[in-house]
Amino acid sequence: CDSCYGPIEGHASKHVRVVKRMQPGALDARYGPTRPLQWGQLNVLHTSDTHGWLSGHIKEANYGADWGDYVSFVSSMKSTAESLGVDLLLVDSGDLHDGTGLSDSTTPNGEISNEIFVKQTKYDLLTIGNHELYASEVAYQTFNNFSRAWGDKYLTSNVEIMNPETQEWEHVGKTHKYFTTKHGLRIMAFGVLFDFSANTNASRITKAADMVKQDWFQQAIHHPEPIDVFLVLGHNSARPGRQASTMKTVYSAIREAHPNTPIQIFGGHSHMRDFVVYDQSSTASESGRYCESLGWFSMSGFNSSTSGFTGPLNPKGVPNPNRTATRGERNTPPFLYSRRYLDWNRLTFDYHAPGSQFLHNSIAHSHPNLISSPSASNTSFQLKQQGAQVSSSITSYRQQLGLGKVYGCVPQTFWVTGVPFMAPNSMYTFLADAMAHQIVNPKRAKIPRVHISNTGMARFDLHKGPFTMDDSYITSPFPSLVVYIPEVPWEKAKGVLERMNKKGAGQGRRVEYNTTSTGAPKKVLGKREEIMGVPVGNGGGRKQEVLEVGYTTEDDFGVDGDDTVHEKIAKYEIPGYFGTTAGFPEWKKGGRKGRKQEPRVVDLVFNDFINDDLLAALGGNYTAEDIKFYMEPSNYTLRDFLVPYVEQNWQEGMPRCEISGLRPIVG
Ligand SMILES: O=c1ccn([C@@H]2O[C@H](COP(=O)(O)O)[C@@H](O)[C@H]2O)c(=O)[nH]1
Repeated sequence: CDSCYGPIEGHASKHVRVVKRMQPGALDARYGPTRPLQWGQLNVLHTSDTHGWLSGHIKEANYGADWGDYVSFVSSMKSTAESLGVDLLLVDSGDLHDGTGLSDSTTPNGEISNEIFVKQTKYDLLTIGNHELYASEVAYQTFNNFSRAWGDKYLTSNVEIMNPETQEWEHVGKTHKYFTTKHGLRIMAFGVLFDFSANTNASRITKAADMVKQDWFQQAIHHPEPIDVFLVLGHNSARPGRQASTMKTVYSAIREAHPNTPIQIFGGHSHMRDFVVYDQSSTASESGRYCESLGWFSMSGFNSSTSGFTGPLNPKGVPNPNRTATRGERNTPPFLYSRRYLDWNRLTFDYHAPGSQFLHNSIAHSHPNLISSPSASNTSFQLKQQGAQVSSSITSYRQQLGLGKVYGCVPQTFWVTGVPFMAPNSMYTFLADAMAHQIVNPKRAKIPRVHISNTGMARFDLHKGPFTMDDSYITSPFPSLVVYIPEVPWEKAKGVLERMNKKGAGQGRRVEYNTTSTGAPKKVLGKREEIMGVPVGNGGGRKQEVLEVGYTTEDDFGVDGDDTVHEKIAKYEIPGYFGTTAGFPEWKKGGRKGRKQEPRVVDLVFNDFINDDLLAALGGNYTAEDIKFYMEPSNYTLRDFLVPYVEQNWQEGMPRCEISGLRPIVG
């Protein structure tokens, strides 16, 4: 099969085996959690920044579960909540696009991944991310389809879109939602995006500081019916001061009107695991990225005289939240909290929701109707079946989209931040080389080039193993056009990269063009290799001797938030931009051997997401009019150079590339 990636005899993967659920070829985690979750009165499972990773991480054992495995887990957890007599809410903080082939190889992107996201997943509240707003077609898809599918659960308190039918600005979703949970908690919820400014001008974002003054917000916080807890979702960092977070602004506006009411914040955007104490009855969670992490939050302390909660103070037979959100204050409120960051794999899901996952079973994933377990109850069977159908549909979509097609073998893992910037195995060393080789217009090949790109164009590490169509999107998902300014004097061009990095990366902007335009772009809308990896079974309280690298989180509650214990992964700073020179004459005529010749002029080649930052650093009299399409055809994007590079340079080991499956200790 040349269009699939997985456990098929004769196929490139070394791991020839048959699994049910997860995606074919995906690996099982070697070890998992050892402590049950603490259940309170209000419990929340939280996702954020999924960016299309619904197939799971096929090359990484620790994050190998797919959306189907997750669906079964959530169903099982909802049943547990029901039997404990408490509430479990499922919330998402946005950014569903730009990260994998499943989300980005369709037109518009998200066409299939959104459908999978919506279909079986019982979210209670969701909000919008900046990646839903870079391109107008994605913004309209979010407005017309995603938002409508979720109805009043989709909260976009400060994000509007121009409704083409009414020619009026309209919120993409709802501004807020007041509701009562199954067990009587009266909740007022908001969804607030950070002050994002690189959005398509078919949309508009109200700064949080202005939003909190708007009538609807003031009316919502002064709602006539009782409010037991405020939930503030946001694609917006949980921690004040990080990544332009405006959560504190929203929190302060609510606190002013409600000095003691719990305010629970579920943030996103910074791609981190984090937990922040705002005050004695307000905390904020952030739950990572890319379907690597699933956040767990719980609290208790609601009683019948101060809230509408009808269930038990502490659910029985399970651990309960036991930490106060205090910094030594007296007269603390009655609220107790817990938080946990779960690794996204079936071992985790089955540990916390026993029987929800198919583990170590040998019936083909593609025949979910054959799946049964003699010991499984009917309910357990049904919930497994539900997820199995989702997993199967992901598998068939992947086949339709050709995402498993293998183009070559990645010889070693290339890291975005896992090794020093521009080290031999840095993602940017590889990308600079691939750009220099592939991004050449034959008609201008004799003119030396300077390639510059934003480091943010690369979204994820490129793991050793088969290089598939999916990996091409995972590495470079953005459809930014390759553009250039011809024949820039070398004296002007040579300092541009350094100046851009000194200034730091701006928010960038997706440029939208008339599809027929040629020449100057015209805007249409304004603007570890395996470490002795011995399988250790299901966690079960056993001390894990050999740790794999992964998340080691320190937050306001300390260092015990990670559900599965890991060795710390290296993380290095990277600048906003990287680049390389290409096509420079090797030797100066008549000069000393080994001395590079400085050209008189160069073609300055970059991508149109960074037009503004590049022009600013170039200075002089250059304007947008000087920017032309570099490649032919002119619609050549950053998605187009990797596959040919791999086909030409990475054929060693084909067709049986090896997968390491674990993150090596690096650095
Ligand atoms: O068209 C695009 C859009 C975005 N980027 C890069 O992505 C980051 C933002 O991603 P988050 O997940 O929201 O952090 C942005 O800063 C750009 O570096 C891009 O390159 N092209």
